[in-house]
Amino acid sequence: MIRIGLTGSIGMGKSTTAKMFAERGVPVHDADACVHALYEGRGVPLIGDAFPGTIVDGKVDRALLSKQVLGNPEAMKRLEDIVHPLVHEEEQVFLDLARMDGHSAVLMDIPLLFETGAETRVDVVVVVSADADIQRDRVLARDGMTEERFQAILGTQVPDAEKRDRADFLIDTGQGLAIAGQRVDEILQELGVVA
Ligand SMILES: CC(C)(COP(=O)(O)OP(=O)(O)OC[C@H]1O[C@@H](n2cnc3c(N)ncnc32)[C@H](O)[C@@H]1O)[C@@H](O)C(=O)NCCC(=O)NCCS
Ligand SMILES: Nc1ncnc2c1ncn2[C@@H]1O[C@H](COP(=O)(O)OP(=O)(O)OP(=O)(O)O)[C@@H](O)[C@H]1O
Repeated sequence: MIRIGLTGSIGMGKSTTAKMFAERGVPVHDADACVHALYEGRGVPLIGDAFPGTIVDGKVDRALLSKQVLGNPEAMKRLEDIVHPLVHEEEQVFLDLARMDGHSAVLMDIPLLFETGAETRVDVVVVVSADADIQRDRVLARDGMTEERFQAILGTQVPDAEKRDRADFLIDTGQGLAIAGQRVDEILQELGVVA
């Protein structure tokens, strides 16, 4: 079973592209959604102990947690040391189920794939990308997004050019949905995936 890793910088089209793989029968695991679920479930006591004051109504309050970790590498490292092993466990359960179901490939949507060293957990890496001005327009169109916040997030991510260099396959999401969909078909064909 081929583990396809999907990544790309903010607003480059990861979620949209992951849906295209899912529509073609490839099971998808979403690392971001996994963290959201952990913050409402089994991650709560662990985060609450390590970062007091971040639990509200029995869930991790992401804004309060952000205040303690963003811009504080030591705290972020402590958080990652709690969260990443839990994400890896969830991934293993997902992979085991997909194998049992006889799938020839799965897609793992991992926004911080390069940043967190997740390359070792996948067999090939697909990077979604578009021109910087398209990315900027998409992100700034979102509620609550400002130029400053966009720049701050970009500053924490491996630059798009480096991601493109490190990709096994590239999907240009700047030319519309149909072209990106064709590229997904090509990649699956090249990998010999029968979904
Ligand atoms: C810091 C948290 C609480 C911020 O949550 P929030 O909902 O406010 O924002 P969001 O998750 O969209 O993150 C905003 C940006 O912060 C940066 N960021 C988030 N996690 C990390 C990290 N581990 N390392 C570096 N940058 C990070 C990214 O650039 C991201 O785009 C959250 O991102 C978190 O819990 N991160 C640690 C867990 C983790 O590593 N998740 C990533 C995949 S497993
Ligand atoms: N192939 C495409 N053609 C046209 N528009 C696209 C394409 N892919 C994505 N988009 C648009 O770009 C925007 C961002 O896409 P999406 O939410 O999938 O990005 P993302 O990488 O998951 O974002 P984030 O990193 O913030 O979670 C959306 O408005 C989406 O409709």
